[in-house]
Amino acid sequence: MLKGSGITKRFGGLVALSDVDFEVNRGEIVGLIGPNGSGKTTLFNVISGFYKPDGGEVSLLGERISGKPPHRIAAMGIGRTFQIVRPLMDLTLVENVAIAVLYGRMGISESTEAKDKAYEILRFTGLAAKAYSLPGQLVLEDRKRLEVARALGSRPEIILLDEVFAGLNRKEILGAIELTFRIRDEYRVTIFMIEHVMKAIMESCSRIMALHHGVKIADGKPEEVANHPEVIRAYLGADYAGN
Ligand SMILES: Nc1ncnc2c1ncn2[C@@H]1O[C@H](COP(=O)(O)OP(=O)(O)OP(=O)(O)O)[C@@H](O)[C@H]1O
Repeated sequence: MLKGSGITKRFGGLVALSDVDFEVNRGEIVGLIGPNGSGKTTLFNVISGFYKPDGGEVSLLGERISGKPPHRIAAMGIGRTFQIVRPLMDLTLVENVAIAVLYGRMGISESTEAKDKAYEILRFTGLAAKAYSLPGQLVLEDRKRLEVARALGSRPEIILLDEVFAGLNRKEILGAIELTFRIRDEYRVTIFMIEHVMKAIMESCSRIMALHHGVKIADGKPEEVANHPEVIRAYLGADYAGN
């Protein structure tokens, strides 16, 4: 459903992505891994329209999306979360999610209806009890869940999750893995996720892609990619470089 071919992105002399091909099929949970600075977030920024690629193109359900502005791409069905969570701090959780619903793809334009829908999404993400709290009152796990709830509010076809497991403890990671499966199975949303927490990637993804210095070095089943010599070398190199 989401396809990229020959994606290249440069920042001055730095090639952040070099001729990257990828595909995410409907119903898949695909992981995107790679050492720090390998180009993962840049790829998400290209997909969601925050960066224009210097080469290649991205399409969603056969329609070209690269070159369109982020709000158009969101309206076509791509939701995303950000590594740095950024809710509207003066609004309650239910209001934060209701805004996503109002500006999203559900065709809801009435605020009471949007709040009802937002409450339902907060219940789905385990935040119903905090619906009337402010984001500043939340612990990290709940801030991450709120970020997911806001992304779901627009009713995307596919959601790009950027390190939603980072900083969580073991028990919270298990809860987040469970939520990932429920997003796919109950909301029928396809998932493409950047993740450093290997347990989360190995347990939830049906397929993993690995980037290194902007080049795709592996794409396949989790065990195959985790044991791929180039992937192991990339991570060891990153360790030696102190990353
Ligand atoms: N807006 C930008 N301007 C200049 N360089 C950038 C910009 N965004 C990213 N880069 C560079 O592009 C390269 C890839 O960065 P990117 O953030 O995509 O890596 P990443 O794999 O997401 O890393 P991390 O795991 O640390 O989040 C890095 O060298 C980074 O410094």
